[in-house]
Amino acid sequence: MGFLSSLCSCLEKRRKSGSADVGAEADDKEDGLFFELRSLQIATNFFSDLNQLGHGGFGPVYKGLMPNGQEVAVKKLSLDSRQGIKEFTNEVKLLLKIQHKNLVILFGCCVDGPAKMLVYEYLPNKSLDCFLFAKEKSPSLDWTKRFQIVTGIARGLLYLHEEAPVRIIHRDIKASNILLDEQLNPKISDFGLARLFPEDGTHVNTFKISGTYGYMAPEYALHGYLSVKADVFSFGVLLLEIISGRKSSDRRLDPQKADLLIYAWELFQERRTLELVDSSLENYDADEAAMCIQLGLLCCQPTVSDRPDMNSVNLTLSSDSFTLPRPGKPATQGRVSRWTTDSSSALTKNTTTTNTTTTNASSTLTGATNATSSTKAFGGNSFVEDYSRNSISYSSMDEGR
Ligand SMILES: Nc1ncnc2c1ncn2[C@@H]1O[C@H](COP(=O)(O)OP(=O)(O)OP(=O)(O)O)[C@@H](O)[C@H]1O
Repeated sequence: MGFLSSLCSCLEKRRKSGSADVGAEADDKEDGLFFELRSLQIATNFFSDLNQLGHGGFGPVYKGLMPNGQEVAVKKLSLDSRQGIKEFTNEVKLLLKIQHKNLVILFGCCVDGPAKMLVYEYLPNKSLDCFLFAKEKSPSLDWTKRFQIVTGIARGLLYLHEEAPVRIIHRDIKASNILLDEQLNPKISDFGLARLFPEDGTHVNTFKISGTYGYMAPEYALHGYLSVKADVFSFGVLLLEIISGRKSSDRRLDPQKADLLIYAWELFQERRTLELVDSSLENYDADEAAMCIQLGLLCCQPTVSDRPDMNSVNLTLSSDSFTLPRPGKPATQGRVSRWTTDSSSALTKNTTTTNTTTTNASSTLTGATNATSSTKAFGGNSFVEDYSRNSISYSSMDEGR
């Protein structure tokens, strides 16, 4: 926030002094943070190829250096947003109020004729996929870091869904939309961009409604039915990718392993869940890993109401003791599934603190129905599988997860 606060104090000075020359970064005449095209041209070396960080569905992204030394990422919106300047800037003003430590900071925008740009904080470590799927970088992601990344993304999504000034459904949660700061803390990017490209009834916004293959909830992909649970589905896929260190779909693998969701589900059914964990991890917390995999599968249930909401996900990730329902078979992308609009949570938090307690799991389950029960111990932790109740209880003997 250093740049933002210095920018605000700069604008404040400008108001007080009445001077028009206190730094060319931004113009506050519309009561927001508006950058002049000229200052962004200079910052990005006239949008040179050398400054280009990449090119996404919205257009190219450039690294920029502002006169005060602050690095920024400038996203040139090349799509037709179908919005007038006033509507566009109103949306940007709204997005400026959406602030959380697990979201990329939006500094402001630039509108110049047809050109529209968004200016973000620059994150030097790029995106999670660059670490997760690159063998030379993945060693930086040990178990503790992966679990922190998972919890950070979950907190950011909870904020977008339930705590932000306006509810935001991201629609495109995936590894390349999770940027990492210097300490590899996760920050969700591209949130709220769907608001800048609204559908108008006659036009289907094919680029974002189609999200990204491999992460999309079936009801959204097939029917355009959008709810926060579409993000929960994508989060589940991402969670399984983070634990396994592989992409949701990898045709180079054996056919039975190619689809991550199906493979994870089959391992879970055969009680070989931990075989999914990234083999490059030398150490990991087996209890946390088993819980994360089960949680990921629950998030990817075909029936919307069987998926937890982000509040339940966060409670599960931060609790020492809880019961998770047994997941049914996850949805596979692009396959038609029965879905409902019920948004009730499928998770039940267990408030007991003993390490072997199984409690009722009030859930709407489609999973296994074996009438047996077993206890497994992993180091200092244990979980109880209660197949008669279709649930698994996790309890930790460690304090302060
Ligand atoms: N704030 C930022 N700091 C550093 N790099 C960034 C920033 N924002 C985007 N990038 C990089 O720019 C590239 C393009 O990002 P962008 O978000 O536009 O596309 P994407 O996530 O790859 O695809 P899509 O638009 O389909 O989500 C990515 O490599 C990303 O890592």
